[in-house]
Amino acid sequence: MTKVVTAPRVNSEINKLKTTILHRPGKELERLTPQNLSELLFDDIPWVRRIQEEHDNFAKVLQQNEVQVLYLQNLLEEILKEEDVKEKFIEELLQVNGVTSPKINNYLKEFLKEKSSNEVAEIAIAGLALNEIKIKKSMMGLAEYIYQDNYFYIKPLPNLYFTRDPGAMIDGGLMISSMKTAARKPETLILKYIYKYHEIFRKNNIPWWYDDSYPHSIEGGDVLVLSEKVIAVGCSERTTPQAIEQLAHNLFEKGSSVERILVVQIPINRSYMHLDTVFTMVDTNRFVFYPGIKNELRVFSIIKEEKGFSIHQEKDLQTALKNALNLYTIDIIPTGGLNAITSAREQWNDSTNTLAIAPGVIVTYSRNEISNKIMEKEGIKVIPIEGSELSRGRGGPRCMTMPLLRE
Ligand SMILES: NC(=O)NCCC[C@H](N)C(=O)O
Repeated sequence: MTKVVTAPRVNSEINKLKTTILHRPGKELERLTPQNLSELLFDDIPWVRRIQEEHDNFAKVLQQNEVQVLYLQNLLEEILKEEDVKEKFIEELLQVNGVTSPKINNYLKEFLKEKSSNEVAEIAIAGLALNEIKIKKSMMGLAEYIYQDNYFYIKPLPNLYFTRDPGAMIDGGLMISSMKTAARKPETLILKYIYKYHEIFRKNNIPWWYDDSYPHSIEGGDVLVLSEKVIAVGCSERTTPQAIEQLAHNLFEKGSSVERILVVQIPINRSYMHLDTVFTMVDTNRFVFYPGIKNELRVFSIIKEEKGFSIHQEKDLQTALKNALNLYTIDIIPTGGLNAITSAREQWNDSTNTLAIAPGVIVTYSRNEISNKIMEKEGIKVIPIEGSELSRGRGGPRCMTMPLLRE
């Protein structure tokens, strides 16, 4: 079983990244068609071999910088080696995918039980279509007739390489997201099982701060761990105010180190579905920000009180950050500069979605040349990676990592 030397804990957005979970994009991307693209939250069909090369290079860059890279699929395979875990997982996998016809449900249960743990993990991620199984005519329901070969009993998870979103380590505990979209809901099942059965979490008695049984959606891309005591949470296309309040309640009541949540309300828009697509932290007092939304922001603080918490509106993001983090000065660097067209174009390709691997050291896509230059001019060390295919899923280096440990 994969091991980590130190128990998972994240109290910073920028301190030296030690361990992260990635997912190498695979067969699930071969399921994308022009017809299902938008339902599966893609804007184009990536070239699979090239996206894998780009992702492998991303992983290599992290490893060269002494980051331990764990692959989500390996962790899943490891826990599914236990027969009873595999059986429970299969049962829930069919449930979350809405396989309700008893005949098909029984057939698929047997079909999957015969498969090895690695095969079940692969199917859970890549999906399972009607033309990959052999069912008798008598088992066919209306859906089989209507959808034919396009019918996925298990839905493919092409967004899984954005491991940031199904969960987030906050302090020493895990937030399991309640995903907004049907396309991404099954992703949390995988994380939930790893959380429940993998030694990395089980042996370390890791508490959870949220899980997908809560009805209100929240996604990891909206959560930024700014310091031990302060996190920022985007109120966005994907994350609801009700979920943020519930998270606040759980963090404050269940013993986390967090005492304040900065709620950053951003416009509801496909190009910036999460806070980390418009705002990331790159150094102790430096942040990058997409200037195109500066007039549409509202910021609130949820502050832990002796009993419960209080909520108040902040003047603006800069003031809120300064006060919350006790900083004299902060620098907000506009990605793409102040030219509205350049910055919108580069934001679309995730110029603002930077991954800090140490204070002042970030990984970004090389294609965002203007934003990268601006950050370099500000003294940030930029490590560029190729992302022509990776960016087609509308996420960048931060979206592609789920940090388990920072110094
Ligand atoms: N944290 C992030 O911003 N993740 C990017 C998610 C992109 C994915 N196609 C989605 O729409 O959910």
